[in-house]
Amino acid sequence: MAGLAEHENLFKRRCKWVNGPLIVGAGPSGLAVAACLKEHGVPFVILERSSCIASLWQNRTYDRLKLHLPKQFCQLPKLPFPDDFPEYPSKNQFMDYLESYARHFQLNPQFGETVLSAKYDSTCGMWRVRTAVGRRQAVGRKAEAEYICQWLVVATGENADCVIPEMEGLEKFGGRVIHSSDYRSGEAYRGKQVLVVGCGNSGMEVALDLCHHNAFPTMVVRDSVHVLPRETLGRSTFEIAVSLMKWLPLKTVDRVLLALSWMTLGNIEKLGIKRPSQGPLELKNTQGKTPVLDIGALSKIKSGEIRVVPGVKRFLHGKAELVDHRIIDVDSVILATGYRSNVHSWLQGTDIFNKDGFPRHPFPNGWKGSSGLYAVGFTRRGLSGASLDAVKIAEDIGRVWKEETRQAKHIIACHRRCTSQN
Ligand SMILES: Cc1cc2nc3c(=O)[nH]c(=O)nc-3n(C[C@H](O)[C@H](O)[C@H](O)COP(=O)(O)OP(=O)(O)OC[C@H]3O[C@@H](n4cnc5c(N)ncnc54)[C@H](O)[C@@H]3O)c2cc1C
Ligand SMILES: NC(=O)C1=CN([C@@H]2O[C@H](COP(=O)(O)OP(=O)(O)OC[C@H]3O[C@@H](n4cnc5c(N)ncnc54)[C@H](OP(=O)(O)O)[C@@H]3O)[C@@H](O)[C@H]2O)C=CC1
Ligand SMILES: O=C(O)C(=O)Cc1c[nH]c2ccccc12
Repeated sequence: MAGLAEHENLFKRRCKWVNGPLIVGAGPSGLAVAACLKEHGVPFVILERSSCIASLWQNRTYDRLKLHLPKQFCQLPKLPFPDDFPEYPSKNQFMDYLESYARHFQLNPQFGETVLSAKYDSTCGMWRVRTAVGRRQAVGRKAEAEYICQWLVVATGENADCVIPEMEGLEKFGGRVIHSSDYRSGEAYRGKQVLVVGCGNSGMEVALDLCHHNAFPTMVVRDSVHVLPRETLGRSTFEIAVSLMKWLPLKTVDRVLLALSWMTLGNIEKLGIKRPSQGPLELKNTQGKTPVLDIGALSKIKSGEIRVVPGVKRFLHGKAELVDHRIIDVDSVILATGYRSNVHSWLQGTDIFNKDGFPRHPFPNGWKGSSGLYAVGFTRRGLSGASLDAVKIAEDIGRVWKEETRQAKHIIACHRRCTSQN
């Protein structure tokens, strides 16, 4: 009976056959796969829940954001950044580049379409992808559609949902509480005591921006974090690490990075920032924890303009009680507590993703599953990892597409010959 109901639902929804792969997400990863598919002559459909490309960059980042890796590690395949881009492009420059990338390859995503579920139907050997389309309608329900496709490319990103931790007493706090993805600038916080929870790149950069706007940030470091200078001896620390990794084992590169950081930044443990026991690159590879690439927050910590405190025990009205029992005054809270993948919430019964919505197989083997399923942009290697995935996925699909097209042409030619003979 359930099966029958499911089929009836299928007819109520708009049902569409996709000629080629269906790509979920129009961020840099989805755009990169699509551009590479174009080069292979493979048609595709891109579905994007928001109303623009790269919504993370357009709608969920602060004004002052710049890429923190040098530009050669952040451009997408087949179209380099313009020559006049600086070493670390700004958020607006990066968005302009992505817009021109989408225009150049005529990628045309379908906006306002959220994928609700996707599952492989082994009886027809196809993916069935259910979506909610457009704005909420007057009746309170969104219109739905269903797509049927041979290939499904997951490009929804490592940062699809915000992590909002449950913190005791937050409902009693009374002041403004936002996630760092809703932070644009420190303008609204001038003169205020702001508690920044989290000390990843977002926490550090939000705290720094708050200083630039004469607010008084306090940053919560509940455990440990690696801070590396963005540049060492005038060269990008990331670039140095990439060069060293060609010759040396990861653990040795980590030791070199820590020695270089010590030279540039000094002993950060004195500032209340404990370093993890694993090295920065090892930690990034094993747990996906990105080291902070410092662009100035550390000197503000040294000068006392950013205060560092240990974990928060609970919130009180206008205050926070810390795990060391201190109670501090707080006007506003910014949760720089990170992001998570949303894949587990909509993709059903697959072999490549784990319960956290990341590929089970570590880099470089996480991009391909079975039954025409692919993952792009889940390597924990930023934009350069996404580009590598995109090239491989498009090649893989392109090969099958070419073969199937050849076979189809052959069948059509045979059919024509037969009918002309009769
Ligand atoms: C603040 C910040 C700065 C960063 N800076 C750098 C940097 O300098 N260098 C670097 O290499 N990396 C950086 N990163 C890492 C970042 O992950 C990449 O830059 C990049 O955005 C990843 O692209 P993506 O397409 O995989 O994911 P996203 O950019 O997140 O795109 C995924 C898209 O999928 C859409 N989507 C999600 N779920 C659904 C659904 N169910 N249905 C339909 N659409 C859906 C989203 O709306 C989104 O548009 C940064 C990340 C953050 C948060
Ligand atoms: N300029 C740039 O290019 C920028 C790049 N980024 C990138 O965006 C991605 C996301 O970064 P980010 O948003 O910083 O997220 P991260 O996941 O890197 O950091 C989250 C932070 O929040 C802390 N945290 C989580 N829950 C709690 C809690 N309940 N109490 C206290 N602390 C908590 C974590 O601590 P713990 O480690 O103990 O779990 C960690 O310090 C990263 O890849 C980063 O590199 C971000 C900003 C700028
Ligand atoms: O900024 C990010 O989120 C990235 O993932 C970029 C990145 C990839 N590998 C790294 C190693 C050290 C610091 C940042 C990165």
